[in-house]
Amino acid sequence: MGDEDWEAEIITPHLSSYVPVFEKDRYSSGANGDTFSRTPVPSSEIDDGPSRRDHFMRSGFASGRSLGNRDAGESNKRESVPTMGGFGVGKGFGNRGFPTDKLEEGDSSGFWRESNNFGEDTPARSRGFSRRGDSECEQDEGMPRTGGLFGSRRPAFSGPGNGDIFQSRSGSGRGGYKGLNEEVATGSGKNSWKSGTEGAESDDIQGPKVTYVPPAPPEDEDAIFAHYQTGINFDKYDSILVDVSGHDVPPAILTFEEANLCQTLNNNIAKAGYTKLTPVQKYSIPIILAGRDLMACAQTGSGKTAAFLLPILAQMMRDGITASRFRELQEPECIIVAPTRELINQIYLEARKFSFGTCVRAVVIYGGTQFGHSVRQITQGCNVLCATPGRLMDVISKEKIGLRQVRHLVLDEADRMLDMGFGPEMKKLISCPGMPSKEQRQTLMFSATFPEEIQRMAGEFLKLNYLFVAVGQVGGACTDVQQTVLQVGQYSKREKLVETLRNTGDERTMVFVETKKKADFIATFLCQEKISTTSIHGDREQREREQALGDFRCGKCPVLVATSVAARGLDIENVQHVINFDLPSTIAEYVHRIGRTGRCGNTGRAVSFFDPESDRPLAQPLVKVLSDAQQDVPPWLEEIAFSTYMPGFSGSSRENVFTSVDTRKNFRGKSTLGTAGFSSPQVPSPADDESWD
Ligand SMILES: Nc1ncnc2c1ncn2[C@@H]1O[C@H](COP(=O)(O)OP(=O)(O)OP(=O)(O)O)[C@@H](O)[C@H]1O
Repeated sequence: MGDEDWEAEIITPHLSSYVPVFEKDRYSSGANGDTFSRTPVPSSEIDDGPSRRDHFMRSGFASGRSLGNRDAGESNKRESVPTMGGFGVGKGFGNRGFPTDKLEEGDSSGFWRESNNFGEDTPARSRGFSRRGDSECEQDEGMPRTGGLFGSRRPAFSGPGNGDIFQSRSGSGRGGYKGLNEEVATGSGKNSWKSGTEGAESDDIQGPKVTYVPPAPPEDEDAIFAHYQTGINFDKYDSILVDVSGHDVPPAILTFEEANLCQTLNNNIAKAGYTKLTPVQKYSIPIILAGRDLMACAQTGSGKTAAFLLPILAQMMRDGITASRFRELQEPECIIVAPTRELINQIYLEARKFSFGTCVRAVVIYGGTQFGHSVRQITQGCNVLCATPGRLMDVISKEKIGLRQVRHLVLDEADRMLDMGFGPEMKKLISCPGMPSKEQRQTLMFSATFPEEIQRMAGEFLKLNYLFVAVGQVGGACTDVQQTVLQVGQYSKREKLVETLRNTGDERTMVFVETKKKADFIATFLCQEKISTTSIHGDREQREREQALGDFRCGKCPVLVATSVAARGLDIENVQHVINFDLPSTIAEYVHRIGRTGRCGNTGRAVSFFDPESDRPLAQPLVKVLSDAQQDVPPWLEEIAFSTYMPGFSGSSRENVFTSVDTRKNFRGKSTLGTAGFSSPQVPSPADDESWD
């Protein structure tokens, strides 16, 4: 997409939009930009297709929205205007750059709020850059789709029977295309820092424009603060060992009050139902408030998002913010990146929740949505930018986002963000013109897994004196998930799947498979078996993905078949069960996948089909994950594990995901060890920092 093109998008609606009838009706034709979504609906969209498409029946997203008219200083306890749809342009952007107190009163969300409930960007999954096959792994945003110059979508479904459930509705590859220009910083921009390769891609290839505009997020306060209950094991968090390494570690806090956050933040924390800190929060909040860089590793579902959002927001409120509405170039104080669209949107919703009633305005942008829509969100004011990497680089290259004011840079799922898929993009980000050096910004990395080599790479992004917080064992599985591994050959898997699902009844279940094609195939197969199922993977249009996730969340489709695109970060209430129909190729991915259940003190179950033909290399790390989490290890698995020669496996895993904790200790010496309930002793490690940069 050329420089001008997105601007044209803003002014002129695209005619190729595939907004379905139910969505179209939600969008008014009001003056404030509503025309963007008033696009004709192709008959293929109006036709709801064969009856067995029920598994992605449209659930409809929250339609209420705020017009966002705000006077300076008005809080974002907005009047919700229950008109249907419309992409209103918020007026009355709050004053920016208030001193501390004012910020609490200001107009953070006085702007029209964008976004939907879910989103994604995903490069080659765990298999790395080079294994980006159509059927092998998830698609990298910004990488050309297989199947043609324009990445035309193959019919997503090619399964048995009348499998038109998933049949491509685009013919021309319209929505499935994750355009090169759409997803990565392309060479069409003006900046010389971009790579030649990107430029070449962008200059020559113009794909169909992505016209999808995600629905606005809920405006209703109850919906913003909706949350699920912590589980029976929440208090057990206190007994988890926490290891903090680095110099001058700020003492952990035991309560939210000790964090000394401002009243508005405290109110929002209470409204979110948080009464007690999780271990990663106890340690990370004071570290971040002290301005330190941090790499934090804590088990899935243990509250890492709030662990970085709350102290960042507190600092922004304390230090003041500068973004001003309708400036073409917005300069956010905080940038958060995550690997998938759905995850970044979830983080955005959390940021929006915790910044409710403040002057801080969070914005989310991600691939698979109309670029002009992203730009419109940004230009209405942007203090916290939540973005997937490709879209982020694109708005930077188009000079819609400036980096000079960045004080906080967060890499969520940091090991994923630094691996071969996204690492190059992240390196580009930190070397973009204007990006403050690591000395001038605070860089925070969070994940449940941190392979050793990734930790080493991370040094490039972090100040020498960064701290490392490890809650439990780095790379360990959540102990609230009961793990079962069954030996199932590939030809018996479907039968076993149906049997397992029939036994679980209506429990919300995520079924992970290794390829996009198989996700469609299995979803269709389950529908034929009268098990209400939907699917999510990188070949589905963004609208379909959001719909699928919405249907799963609300229980309309209690089974979600997914590729690893849904493995990380997604926090969905009531997922009681994860099934690894196919095991992933890395143990880190396994840990993340099963972490979609058993969250926040709740219990869950994970069943994995181990096919000795293909999963043998995973046996050793799997045995370690199981035993570390005090799970039964089947004797046959142990036998396979110990009869399999694994070069480089030294009691950890082939990807060294179970590093002792902070890999700097391999060079330096000791760290501190405490439990989550207590502040660890302030023993600085005798570090040789130089070896780390
Ligand atoms: N202190 C708390 N009290 C109650 N609920 C909390 C608390 N902290 C987080 N939660 C809730 O716990 C759930 C999991 O949190 P979150 O998604 O941040 O986990 P995570 O550690 O980032 O998981 P993952 O590794 O899968 O990304 C969310 O619903 C969140 O709102």
